[in-house]
Amino acid sequence: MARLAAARYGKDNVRVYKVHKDEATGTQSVTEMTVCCLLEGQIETSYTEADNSVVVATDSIKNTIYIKAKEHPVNPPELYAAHLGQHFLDKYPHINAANIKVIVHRWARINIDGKPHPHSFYRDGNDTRNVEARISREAGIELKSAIQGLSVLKSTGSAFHGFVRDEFTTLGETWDRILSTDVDATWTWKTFPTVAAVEQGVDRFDQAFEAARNITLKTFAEDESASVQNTMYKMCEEILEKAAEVELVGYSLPNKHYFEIDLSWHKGYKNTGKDAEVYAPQSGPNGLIKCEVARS
Ligand SMILES: O=c1[nH]c(=O)c2[nH]c(=O)[nH]c2[nH]1
Repeated sequence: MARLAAARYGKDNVRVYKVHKDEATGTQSVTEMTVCCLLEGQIETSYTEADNSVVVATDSIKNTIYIKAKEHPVNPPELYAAHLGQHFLDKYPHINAANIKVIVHRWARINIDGKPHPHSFYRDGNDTRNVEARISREAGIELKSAIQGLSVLKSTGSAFHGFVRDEFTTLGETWDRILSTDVDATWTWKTFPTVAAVEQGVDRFDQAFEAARNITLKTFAEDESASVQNTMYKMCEEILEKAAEVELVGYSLPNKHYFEIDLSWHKGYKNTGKDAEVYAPQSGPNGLIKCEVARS
Protein backbone atom coordinates (compact mmCIF):
# COMPACT_ATOMS: atom_id res chain seq x y z
CA MET A 1 0.00 0.00 0.00
CA ALA A 2 1.11 3.56 -0.69
CA ARG A 3 -0.12 6.90 0.51
CA LEU A 4 0.50 10.47 -0.67
CA ALA A 5 2.84 11.90 1.96
CA ALA A 6 3.20 15.42 0.57
CA ALA A 7 2.01 17.36 -2.47
CA ARG A 8 2.30 20.82 -3.89
CA TYR A 9 2.13 22.08 -7.43
CA GLY A 10 2.04 25.27 -9.47
CA LYS A 11 4.05 27.32 -11.98
CA ASP A 12 7.78 27.98 -11.80
CA ASN A 13 10.01 30.34 -13.78
CA VAL A 14 7.27 32.85 -14.57
CA ARG A 15 9.15 35.90 -15.83
CA VAL A 16 7.42 39.22 -15.14
CA TYR A 17 8.37 42.78 -16.01
CA LYS A 18 6.48 45.81 -14.73
CA VAL A 19 7.02 49.46 -15.62
CA HIS A 20 5.85 52.44 -13.59
CA LYS A 21 5.38 55.59 -15.67
CA ASP A 22 5.48 58.84 -13.70
CA GLU A 23 3.49 61.08 -16.05
CA ALA A 24 4.32 64.24 -14.07
CA THR A 25 8.11 63.89 -14.39
CA GLY A 26 8.30 61.65 -17.48
CA THR A 27 10.45 59.23 -15.45
CA GLN A 28 9.89 55.49 -15.77
CA SER A 29 10.92 52.81 -13.24
CA VAL A 30 11.15 49.09 -13.97
CA THR A 31 11.09 45.82 -12.06
CA GLU A 32 11.96 42.41 -13.51
CA MET A 33 11.33 39.28 -11.53
CA THR A 34 11.02 35.50 -11.78
CA VAL A 35 8.14 34.01 -9.81
CA CYS A 36 7.33 30.52 -8.56
CA CYS A 37 3.93 29.73 -7.03
CA LEU A 38 3.11 26.30 -5.58
CA LEU A 39 -0.24 25.47 -3.95
CA GLU A 40 -1.15 22.97 -1.23
CA GLY A 41 -4.53 21.86 0.08
CA GLN A 42 -7.17 19.24 -0.47
CA ILE A 43 -5.67 18.17 -3.77
CA GLU A 44 -4.83 14.55 -2.91
CA THR A 45 -7.47 13.05 -5.20
CA SER A 46 -5.87 14.69 -8.23
CA TYR A 47 -2.85 12.48 -7.58
CA THR A 48 -4.56 9.34 -6.31
CA GLU A 49 -7.84 9.23 -8.27
CA ALA A 50 -7.19 11.31 -11.41
CA ASP A 51 -9.69 13.83 -10.04
CA ASN A 52 -8.91 17.11 -11.82
CA SER A 53 -11.91 18.89 -10.28
CA VAL A 54 -9.61 20.04 -7.45
CA VAL A 55 -6.90 21.33 -9.79
CA VAL A 56 -6.47 25.04 -10.45
CA ALA A 57 -4.49 24.65 -13.68
CA THR A 58 -0.87 25.78 -13.50
CA ASP A 59 -1.69 27.88 -16.56
CA SER A 60 -4.31 29.73 -14.48
CA ILE A 61 -1.73 30.17 -11.70
CA LYS A 62 0.61 31.78 -14.27
CA ASN A 63 -2.21 34.11 -15.39
CA THR A 64 -2.89 35.06 -11.76
CA ILE A 65 0.78 36.00 -11.27
CA TYR A 66 0.40 38.53 -14.12
CA ILE A 67 -3.00 39.82 -12.95
CA LYS A 68 -1.80 40.40 -9.37
CA ALA A 69 1.27 42.23 -10.73
CA LYS A 70 -1.16 44.51 -12.59
CA GLU A 71 -3.49 45.01 -9.59
CA HIS A 72 -0.85 45.54 -6.86
CA PRO A 73 2.58 47.09 -6.45
CA VAL A 74 5.38 44.60 -7.18
CA ASN A 75 7.61 46.57 -4.78
CA PRO A 76 8.61 45.56 -2.26
CA PRO A 77 8.53 41.90 -3.41
CA GLU A 78 7.47 40.84 0.10
CA LEU A 79 4.17 42.72 -0.31
CA TYR A 80 3.56 41.40 -3.83
CA ALA A 81 4.20 37.82 -2.64
CA ALA A 82 1.76 38.31 0.26
CA HIS A 83 -0.99 39.67 -2.07
CA LEU A 84 -0.45 36.85 -4.57
CA GLY A 85 -0.49 34.09 -1.98
CA GLN A 86 -3.49 35.46 -0.09
CA HIS A 87 -5.48 35.53 -3.34
CA PHE A 88 -5.39 31.73 -3.65
CA LEU A 89 -6.67 31.26 -0.07
CA ASP A 90 -9.46 33.83 -0.58
CA LYS A 91 -10.53 32.43 -3.94
CA TYR A 92 -10.33 28.64 -3.44
CA PRO A 93 -11.67 27.16 -0.15
CA HIS A 94 -9.82 23.87 -0.72
CA ILE A 95 -6.39 25.54 -1.04
CA ASN A 96 -4.69 25.80 2.37
CA ALA A 97 -1.31 27.26 1.54
CA ALA A 98 0.53 29.09 -1.21
CA ASN A 99 4.32 28.98 -1.42
CA ILE A 100 5.62 31.94 -3.40
CA LYS A 101 9.21 32.62 -4.45
CA VAL A 102 10.09 35.93 -6.08
CA ILE A 103 13.55 36.59 -7.53
CA VAL A 104 14.14 40.26 -8.38
CA HIS A 105 16.82 40.98 -10.99
CA ARG A 106 18.82 44.20 -10.82
CA TRP A 107 18.12 47.07 -13.23
CA ALA A 108 19.95 50.24 -12.14
CA ARG A 109 19.28 53.59 -13.77
CA ILE A 110 21.96 54.75 -16.25
CA ASN A 111 23.59 58.10 -15.48
CA ILE A 112 24.44 60.17 -18.57
CA ASP A 113 26.76 63.15 -18.02
CA GLY A 114 26.01 62.86 -14.30
CA LYS A 115 22.22 62.91 -14.84
CA PRO A 116 19.89 59.95 -14.17
CA HIS A 117 18.34 58.87 -17.46
CA PRO A 118 14.50 58.79 -17.36
CA HIS A 119 14.04 55.40 -19.01
CA SER A 120 17.36 53.52 -19.46
CA PHE A 121 18.88 50.94 -17.14
CA TYR A 122 21.84 48.57 -16.84
CA ARG A 123 22.53 45.41 -14.86
CA ASP A 124 24.88 46.56 -12.10
CA GLY A 125 25.36 43.13 -10.51
CA ASN A 126 24.19 39.54 -10.86
CA ASP A 127 23.03 39.31 -7.27
CA THR A 128 19.28 39.06 -6.78
CA ARG A 129 16.83 40.14 -4.10
CA ASN A 130 14.69 37.13 -3.22
CA VAL A 131 11.57 36.51 -1.17
CA GLU A 132 10.16 33.18 -0.06
CA ALA A 133 6.64 33.52 1.29
CA ARG A 134 4.31 30.89 2.69
CA ILE A 135 0.75 32.10 3.10
CA SER A 136 -1.31 29.53 4.96
CA ARG A 137 -4.62 29.26 6.79
CA GLU A 138 -2.96 27.86 9.92
CA ALA A 139 0.07 30.17 10.27
CA GLY A 140 -0.64 33.41 8.37
CA ILE A 141 2.11 35.03 6.31
CA GLU A 142 5.65 33.72 6.78
CA LEU A 143 8.31 35.72 4.94
CA LYS A 144 12.01 35.14 4.30
CA SER A 145 13.98 37.78 2.44
CA ALA A 146 17.37 37.18 0.88
CA ILE A 147 20.32 38.40 -1.14
CA GLN A 148 21.74 35.74 -3.42
CA GLY A 149 24.78 35.65 -5.67
CA LEU A 150 26.63 38.74 -4.46
CA SER A 151 30.21 37.94 -5.51
CA VAL A 152 32.93 39.56 -3.38
CA LEU A 153 36.69 39.22 -3.04
CA LYS A 154 39.31 40.78 -0.78
CA SER A 155 42.99 40.52 -1.70
CA THR A 156 44.26 40.72 1.89
CA GLY A 157 42.84 41.22 5.39
CA SER A 158 41.98 37.54 5.88
CA ALA A 159 43.78 34.89 7.94
CA PHE A 160 43.16 31.26 8.86
CA HIS A 161 45.27 29.59 11.54
CA GLY A 162 44.92 27.63 14.75
CA PHE A 163 42.71 24.94 13.20
CA VAL A 164 42.97 21.22 14.03
CA ARG A 165 46.34 19.74 12.93
CA ASP A 166 46.58 16.00 12.73
CA GLU A 167 47.51 13.21 10.35
CA PHE A 168 44.77 14.37 7.91
CA THR A 169 46.09 17.95 7.67
CA THR A 170 48.10 19.31 4.76
CA LEU A 171 46.82 22.95 4.73
CA GLY A 172 49.33 25.45 6.02
CA GLU A 173 48.37 28.18 8.45
CA THR A 174 48.10 31.64 6.90
CA TRP A 175 48.01 35.17 8.26
CA ASP A 176 47.36 36.71 4.84
CA ARG A 177 45.16 35.13 2.20
CA ILE A 178 42.62 35.97 -0.48
CA LEU A 179 39.00 35.67 0.63
CA SER A 180 36.23 35.32 -1.94
CA THR A 181 32.63 34.15 -1.81
CA ASP A 182 29.17 34.41 -3.37
CA VAL A 183 26.96 35.77 -0.62
CA ASP A 184 23.67 34.05 0.11
CA ALA A 185 22.09 35.83 3.09
CA THR A 186 18.55 35.18 4.37
CA TRP A 187 16.58 36.98 7.06
CA THR A 188 13.35 35.55 8.49
CA TRP A 189 10.61 37.94 9.59
CA LYS A 190 8.25 37.52 12.52
CA THR A 191 5.00 36.01 11.22
CA PHE A 192 2.44 38.50 9.91
CA PRO A 193 -1.27 37.69 10.56
CA THR A 194 -2.67 39.45 7.47
CA VAL A 195 -1.69 41.23 4.25
CA ALA A 196 -2.70 44.48 5.96
CA ALA A 197 -0.06 43.82 8.65
CA VAL A 198 2.56 43.29 5.92
CA GLU A 199 1.44 46.54 4.27
CA GLN A 200 1.59 48.57 7.48
CA GLY A 201 5.18 49.82 7.82
CA VAL A 202 6.02 48.34 4.45
CA ASP A 203 9.25 50.39 4.26
CA ARG A 204 10.80 47.87 6.69
CA PHE A 205 11.47 45.50 3.78
CA ASP A 206 13.50 47.90 1.60
CA GLN A 207 15.30 49.20 4.69
CA ALA A 208 16.28 45.68 5.78
CA PHE A 209 17.44 44.78 2.28
CA GLU A 210 19.63 47.89 2.03
CA ALA A 211 20.96 47.31 5.56
CA ALA A 212 21.75 43.65 4.88
CA ARG A 213 23.55 44.47 1.62
CA ASN A 214 25.52 47.33 3.16
CA ILE A 215 26.40 45.37 6.32
CA THR A 216 27.54 42.41 4.21
CA LEU A 217 29.81 44.58 2.04
CA LYS A 218 31.17 46.74 4.88
CA THR A 219 31.87 43.84 7.23
CA PHE A 220 33.44 41.80 4.44
CA ALA A 221 35.71 44.70 3.50
CA GLU A 222 36.62 45.99 6.96
CA ASP A 223 36.79 42.88 9.15
CA GLU A 224 40.29 41.50 9.76
CA SER A 225 38.85 38.07 9.09
CA ALA A 226 39.93 35.18 11.34
CA SER A 227 37.73 32.78 9.37
CA VAL A 228 34.65 32.75 7.18
CA GLN A 229 32.77 31.48 10.24
CA ASN A 230 33.65 34.47 12.42
CA THR A 231 33.13 37.10 9.72
CA MET A 232 29.67 35.79 8.80
CA TYR A 233 28.63 35.68 12.46
CA LYS A 234 29.46 39.40 12.78
CA MET A 235 27.26 40.10 9.73
CA CYS A 236 24.33 38.21 11.28
CA GLU A 237 24.67 40.02 14.61
CA GLU A 238 24.58 43.42 12.94
CA ILE A 239 21.56 42.67 10.75
CA LEU A 240 19.63 41.47 13.83
CA GLU A 241 20.55 44.74 15.53
CA LYS A 242 19.34 46.86 12.58
CA ALA A 243 16.07 45.06 11.75
CA ALA A 244 13.86 44.79 14.84
CA GLU A 245 11.19 42.59 13.23
CA VAL A 246 13.70 40.03 11.92
CA GLU A 247 13.92 36.88 14.07
CA LEU A 248 16.66 34.90 12.36
CA VAL A 249 19.53 35.67 10.00
CA GLY A 250 21.43 33.04 8.05
CA TYR A 251 24.35 32.99 5.65
CA SER A 252 25.59 30.32 3.28
CA LEU A 253 29.05 31.14 1.98
CA PRO A 254 31.24 29.12 -0.38
CA ASN A 255 34.94 29.66 0.33
CA LYS A 256 36.25 30.15 -3.22
CA HIS A 257 39.90 29.20 -3.02
CA TYR A 258 42.79 30.94 -4.83
CA PHE A 259 45.91 28.79 -4.79
CA GLU A 260 49.44 30.13 -4.81
CA ILE A 261 51.62 28.91 -7.70
CA ASP A 262 55.28 28.08 -7.17
CA LEU A 263 57.08 29.58 -10.19
CA SER A 264 60.62 29.12 -8.83
CA TRP A 265 61.26 26.51 -11.56
CA HIS A 266 61.33 29.44 -14.07
CA LYS A 267 64.36 31.72 -13.63
CA GLY A 268 63.95 31.37 -9.85
CA TYR A 269 60.81 33.59 -9.82
CA LYS A 270 59.52 34.27 -6.30
CA ASN A 271 55.70 33.86 -6.29
CA THR A 272 54.78 32.42 -2.88
CA GLY A 273 54.10 33.84 0.57
CA LYS A 274 54.73 37.62 0.65
CA ASP A 275 55.91 37.49 -3.00
CA ALA A 276 52.71 35.89 -4.32
CA GLU A 277 51.16 37.83 -7.22
CA VAL A 278 49.91 35.27 -9.71
CA TYR A 279 47.33 32.80 -8.31
CA ALA A 280 45.19 29.98 -9.70
CA PRO A 281 41.48 30.52 -8.92
CA GLN A 282 39.81 27.16 -8.17
CA SER A 283 36.40 26.07 -9.47
CA GLY A 284 36.07 23.28 -6.92
CA PRO A 285 36.20 21.73 -4.47
CA ASN A 286 35.25 24.70 -2.29
CA GLY A 287 34.53 25.15 1.38
CA LEU A 288 30.87 25.77 2.23
CA ILE A 289 30.17 27.52 5.52
CA LYS A 290 26.65 28.09 6.86
CA CYS A 291 25.11 29.51 10.00
CA GLU A 292 21.85 30.85 11.38
CA VAL A 293 21.80 33.39 14.19
CA ALA A 294 18.74 34.08 16.33
CA ARG A 295 18.02 36.52 19.13
CA SER A 296 18.96 35.21 22.56
O1 LIG B 1 37.61 30.41 6.90
C1 LIG B 1 37.82 29.20 6.77
N1 LIG B 1 37.10 28.31 7.50
C2 LIG B 1 37.31 26.96 7.42
O2 LIG B 1 36.62 26.16 8.10
C3 LIG B 1 38.32 26.51 6.54
N2 LIG B 1 38.78 25.27 6.21
C4 LIG B 1 39.76 25.44 5.29
O3 LIG B 1 40.42 24.51 4.75
N3 LIG B 1 39.94 26.77 5.03
C5 LIG B 1 39.05 27.46 5.79
N4 LIG B 1 38.80 28.78 5.92
